Amino acid sequence: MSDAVLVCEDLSRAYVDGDRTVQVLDRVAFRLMPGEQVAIVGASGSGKSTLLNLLGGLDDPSTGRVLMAGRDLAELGERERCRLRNERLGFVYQFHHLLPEFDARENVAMPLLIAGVARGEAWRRAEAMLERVGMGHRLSHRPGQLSGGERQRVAIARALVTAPDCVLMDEPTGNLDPKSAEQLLSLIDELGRESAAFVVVTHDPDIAARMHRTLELHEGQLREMPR
Ligand SMILES: Nc1ncnc2c1ncn2[C@@H]1O[C@H](COP(=O)(O)OP(=O)(O)OP(=O)(O)O)[C@@H](O)[C@H]1O
Repeated sequence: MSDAVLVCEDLSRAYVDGDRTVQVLDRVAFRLMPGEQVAIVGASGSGKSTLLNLLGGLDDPSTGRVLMAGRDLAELGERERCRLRNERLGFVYQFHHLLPEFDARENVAMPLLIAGVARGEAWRRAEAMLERVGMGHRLSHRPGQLSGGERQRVAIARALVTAPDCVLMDEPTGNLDPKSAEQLLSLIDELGRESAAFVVVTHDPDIAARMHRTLELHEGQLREMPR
């Protein structure tokens, strides 16, 4: 099907460690449709972050391929790949990666400015998204002036502000208190109805249960978990 948001085919990733090769992913196949919400679970070290990085085009597979909006990431140059990521994808990392010298509003506006949105409009949309994640009162704070949970919410706003087709999240509720975690899950539901797809790596069974499907990584293989 050509309308999948993300497809991975026969995806493998091995790390060479001295004279040892560690096969982290072994011919993984996966298809993400618009609006679909998928949890990826698995033991620590099972390869969840590795898979997420491949899906987001941040790393290259040893073999196999990832198609984003029907385009093979490996066949794109770095510029083209960045453009596709900027337009189509939101990424929330385990360590938020906010820019320390910019305040919350500037951090969230950044992907819009990169996409060529005018500054006034970018700020307006950044403020609206920060309001939506409960951070409207911290627009001018820099990351160093925010708590861990607040930084995480700014990172989430930055990932969502471009209204991406697909949002990849690595342990998005790790730093959040229960109320903020619930707010994030409601936001995922809301954006899901606006047809964004989500891939959420999580150790939290409650979050996994809120997604449409759960896939487990085990010994390099991805398998559907029964509900
Ligand atoms: N750059 C690297 N070089 C060598 N080995 C690596 C590298 N990155 C990851 N690995 C190994 O690949 C395996 C999978 O790592 P990954 O971070 O994807 O796991 P994970 O499931 O996300 O773990 P966690 O739940 O602890 O975050 C681990 O055994 C790790 O040590």
